[in-house]
Amino acid sequence: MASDPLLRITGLNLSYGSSHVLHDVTLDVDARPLGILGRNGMGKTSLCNAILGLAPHFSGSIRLGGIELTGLTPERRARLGIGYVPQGRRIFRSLSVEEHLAIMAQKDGDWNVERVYETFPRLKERRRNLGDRLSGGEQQMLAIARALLLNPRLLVLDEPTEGLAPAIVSDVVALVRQVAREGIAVLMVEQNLHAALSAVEDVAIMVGGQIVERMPARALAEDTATQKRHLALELA
Ligand SMILES: Nc1ncnc2c1ncn2[C@@H]1O[C@H](COP(=O)(O)OP(=O)(O)OP(=O)(O)O)[C@@H](O)[C@H]1O
Repeated sequence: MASDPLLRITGLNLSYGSSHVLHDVTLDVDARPLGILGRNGMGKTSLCNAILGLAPHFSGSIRLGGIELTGLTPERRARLGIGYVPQGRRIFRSLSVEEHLAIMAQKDGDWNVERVYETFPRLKERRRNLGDRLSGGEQQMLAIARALLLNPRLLVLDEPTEGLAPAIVSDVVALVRQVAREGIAVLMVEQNLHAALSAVEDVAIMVGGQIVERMPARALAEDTATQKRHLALELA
């Protein structure tokens, strides 16, 4: 019998009070990095929140490596192997780079502070700088590094290229690809179509809280009709 994918979401429904936001979402994430695309307000962050345990869902199942996550706290889910890079980065203004990293550093695993500094030399140079003294790109690298220090099995990134200069967007894309090559499953929410198509292998499109299409990133790159219909944007 084929084994379960690392992340399996089945029949997920989520609401905020009387507002029903996710409708029967079913999605697998495994070795092929997956991008979630969609216009504003379509439910992408809500999907991340459901996976992370930051929003209660009222029906459906989310399993990681066969373990049901429903009812588990965000901390427990993190310990089971979900790393999270939140939208807006959420760096602490008054903590230094090294303090951010020290909070997350684990005793074991491939990712430790030394490796973070090798991978992100800029963070090493800026290690004594406080969060609010970092550029947007440096904050994003720190947010990703912080998540990697958990040595996750699954990395969830919510719009990691938002507001970044094109050169830094390329760095983020390269890093996501590297992470995926190392065997960490990737679920990346994006509004930047170019970045998503460069970073991931498969894409799922969300409209009105539902997954309406799933296809290889390469296929979407050539499918301008789908881009226009669901994303209202085109490749330049
Ligand atoms: N805490 C909340 N309480 C009530 N409604 C919410 C809450 N968070 C999100 N929503 C609503 O749920 C819907 C989906 O929002 P969500 O943030 O998940 O979409 P999104 O695709 O991530 O959009 P964006 O790209 O703007 O972040 C929207 O209509 C939004 O207004």
